[in-house]
Amino acid sequence: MIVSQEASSSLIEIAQLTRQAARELAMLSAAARNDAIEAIAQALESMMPEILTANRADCQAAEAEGISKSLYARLKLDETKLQGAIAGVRDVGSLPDPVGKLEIHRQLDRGLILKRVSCPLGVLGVIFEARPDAVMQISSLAIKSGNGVILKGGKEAVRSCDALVKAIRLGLEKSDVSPNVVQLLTTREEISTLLKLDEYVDLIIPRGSNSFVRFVQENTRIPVLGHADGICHLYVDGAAEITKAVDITVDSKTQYPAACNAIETLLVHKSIAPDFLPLVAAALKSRNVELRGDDRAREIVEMLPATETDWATEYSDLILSIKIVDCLADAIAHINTFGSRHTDAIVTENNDAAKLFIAQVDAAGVYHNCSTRFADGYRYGFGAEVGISTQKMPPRGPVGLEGLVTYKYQLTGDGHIVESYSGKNAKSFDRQNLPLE
Ligand SMILES: NC(=O)C1=CN([C@@H]2O[C@H](COP(=O)(O)OP(=O)(O)OC[C@H]3O[C@@H](n4cnc5c(N)ncnc54)[C@H](OP(=O)(O)O)[C@@H]3O)[C@@H](O)[C@H]2O)C=CC1
Ligand SMILES: N[C@@H](CCC(=O)OP(=O)(O)O)C(=O)O
Repeated sequence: MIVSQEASSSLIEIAQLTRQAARELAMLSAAARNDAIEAIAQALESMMPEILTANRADCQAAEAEGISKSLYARLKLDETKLQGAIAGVRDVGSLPDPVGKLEIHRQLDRGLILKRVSCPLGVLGVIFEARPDAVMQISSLAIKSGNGVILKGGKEAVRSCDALVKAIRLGLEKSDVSPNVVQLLTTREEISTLLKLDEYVDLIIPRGSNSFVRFVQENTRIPVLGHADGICHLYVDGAAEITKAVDITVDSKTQYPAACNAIETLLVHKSIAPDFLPLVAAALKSRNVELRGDDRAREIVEMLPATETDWATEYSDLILSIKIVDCLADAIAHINTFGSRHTDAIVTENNDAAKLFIAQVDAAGVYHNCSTRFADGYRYGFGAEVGISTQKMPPRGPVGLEGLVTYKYQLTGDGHIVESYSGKNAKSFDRQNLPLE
């Protein structure tokens, strides 16, 4: 993607402003950061009419473009959702301060004290899908953790993101935090330039498809925290309690079909299939879910045929593929082959089977007898989330404040040198742990 020199220069200026503002933010007290978050909440409340108008325009444009119902539900920011998101901003403000946490405090020797203290990363670049409520979650988490953030949302939400960031910056103007800590980009061309700004940006968080995350990883030297596909599974074991299994299946598929933590494939043990499948199929069809099954599933319930492609597809919609398996091992093998290491669940009353599933399924979230829709920073008690990391290296799963800070080792001596601890007359370390508060 070609970006004009002028556009590139202005983006570098934006990144420079953000870095400077982030450095100032990192020096502020927790109280000042919390006050800024409250100021943001108040500004969002005062600008609700403008935000709702902008979102209606986005929704109308998206409908004209033929957006699917489930992606429309994710794009829509009505008054209830907006009020909930503003409450979520305040929730972040009330979380414990992630900055300046004393994680190691050790006397290596008399007068030689080691500390490990948490500190902000610096400037975050977060590219996310057409989900306007993410703007408020990510911005509040960034400020709470002392970071600047350069945002870019999905094109369908461009008006909503613009109105939200305007409100956030208006709120910051009434605080000790510079409005420059929150910036908004709107085009893919700008992203291509942003990926080159490793001098100013400390972490890129792409929330999107595997191909998009890979595109980012291949086009930047900036560390990347990938929040990719959600090909999530629910396995109904032969020892499952059927009513529980039906309820969990319906919630995991239909509570928020566009969410990356909604299930895309249902695996069913052959022993329970004749009793379970008719019940769950009726429940799903009554909620307009299109079912696609393998041959054995289709012998029990009438549905469309599933193909090999279906096992690797994230529908992000009211579509569910169904496969019957002979045993737990086959279910685990299927998940570890076709899954995206996001969130996978088992329904069973056999605790040994559950333990084996939890131990052997390689995913950020491995659940027993509950809906995959619980994979969420707010629901985990993190206040909010920057997204759901599907990489193996931590932070993995829903990423809250702990994923947005790093740390420094601080060593204070009084003329100590290593030579004293070397050779035949070496002094010994005492390495006594000291209180962490
Ligand atoms: N793990 C998580 O937390 C999340 C995972 N996802 C996953 O992302 C997938 C797709 O979601 P979807 O809504 O389609 O989001 P997309 O992957 O289409 O887009 C996400 C963001 O990335 C941008 N983008 C995509 N491709 C490029 C590119 N080549 N260059 C620059 N920017 C790009 C989009 O910009 P533009 O709007 O211009 O296309 C958008 O801002 C799903 O699998 C979903 O599960 C989604 C959200 C969160
Ligand atoms: N944690 C979120 C899902 C993560 C997310 O943002 O996914 P998506 O709806 O694909 O943008 C939720 O449970 O709504």
